[in-house]
Amino acid sequence: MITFDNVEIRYGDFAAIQNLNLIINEGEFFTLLGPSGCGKTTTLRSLVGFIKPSQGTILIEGVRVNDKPVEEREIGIVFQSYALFPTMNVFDNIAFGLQLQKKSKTLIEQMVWEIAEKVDLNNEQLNKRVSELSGGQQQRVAIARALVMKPKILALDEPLSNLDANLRGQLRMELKRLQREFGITTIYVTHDQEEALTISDRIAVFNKGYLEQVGTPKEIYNESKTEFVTNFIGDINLLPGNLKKELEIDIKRQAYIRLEKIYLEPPHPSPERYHQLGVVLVEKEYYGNLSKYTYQYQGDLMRSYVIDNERNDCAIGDHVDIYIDKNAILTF
Ligand SMILES: Nc1ncnc2c1ncn2[C@@H]1O[C@H](COP(=O)(O)OP(=O)(O)OP(=O)(O)O)[C@@H](O)[C@H]1O
Repeated sequence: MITFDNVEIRYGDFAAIQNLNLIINEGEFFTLLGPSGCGKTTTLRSLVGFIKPSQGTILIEGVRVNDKPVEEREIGIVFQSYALFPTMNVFDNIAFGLQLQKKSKTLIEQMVWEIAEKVDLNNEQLNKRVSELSGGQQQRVAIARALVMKPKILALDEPLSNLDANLRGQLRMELKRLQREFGITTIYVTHDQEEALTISDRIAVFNKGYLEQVGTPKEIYNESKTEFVTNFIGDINLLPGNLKKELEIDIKRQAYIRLEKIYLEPPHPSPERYHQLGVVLVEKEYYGNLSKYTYQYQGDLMRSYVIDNERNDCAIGDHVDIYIDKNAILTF
């Protein structure tokens, strides 16, 4: 278990993290998420030992680590800044830490081969220089180099951000599989909300140095606790004033609804749950499997996702009825 107890982290006068209270459980895939500059890297760096908190305590398995050097924390690190050695071959990169520990040659070979197989690096790739590998393969090497040391914790800072979308999707599933197989507590930093939602057991959303919400991906998405989280995760409609009046929502409050909670046909036969609204379709964006429709309602715009099938195929300018799931409205 990792505990941040009332942690503050400063760069000179600037407090990059304030008042952080957070518990990460054994074996969890835990993601630190938030926009650029919110303090997620700072939090991870303090756990790893690159920066010391100016206040508060960081505990790993109940032991205070504020003053413990990086190499004694038993954390596997996969950071952009923690680069591989480009001119060394892949085997030597993965073996580097084991060689420092003066393990025997036979044991090192056995451990490197074992981990290489787990991250899908073959013998031929083990003999190549790192600079001869693709971006995705290099990330596999970085992950293998961390895991081979059998760390208690794996810390990853945007490890997939330089890769193209397809490879990123594939590698994050591999990473999740590895994490499950090893059962290793993993702390993962990303600004990509889709990545966070697909890969994590739990997510901590940060904003301007403060923790906004901690929860499972479903809790973060469907039960956002703050207006910031609501807007940061996924695409969302802000309900226009006239609609708030129709729905008897306090006009002074902000009310939101997710795009997939507005339907062209009510999905359940329970009419009282859905608010029917006459609108005009003004824009369609085609995404293949679905489209994003924009409707005009008394001068305001609202958007929804529409599954692409013949029944839903409306034309721009059509007057249609949409159905708003009243249970899914979030108010602040
Ligand atoms: N070495 C430093 N000296 C001074 N300020 C810093 C330093 N490193 C980070 N900061 C500041 O601390 C804040 C948090 O930075 P941090 O790198 O933790 O953000 P982040 O959420 O990881 O953002 P990004 O996704 O852009 O990396 C930012 O305002 C940043 O400018």
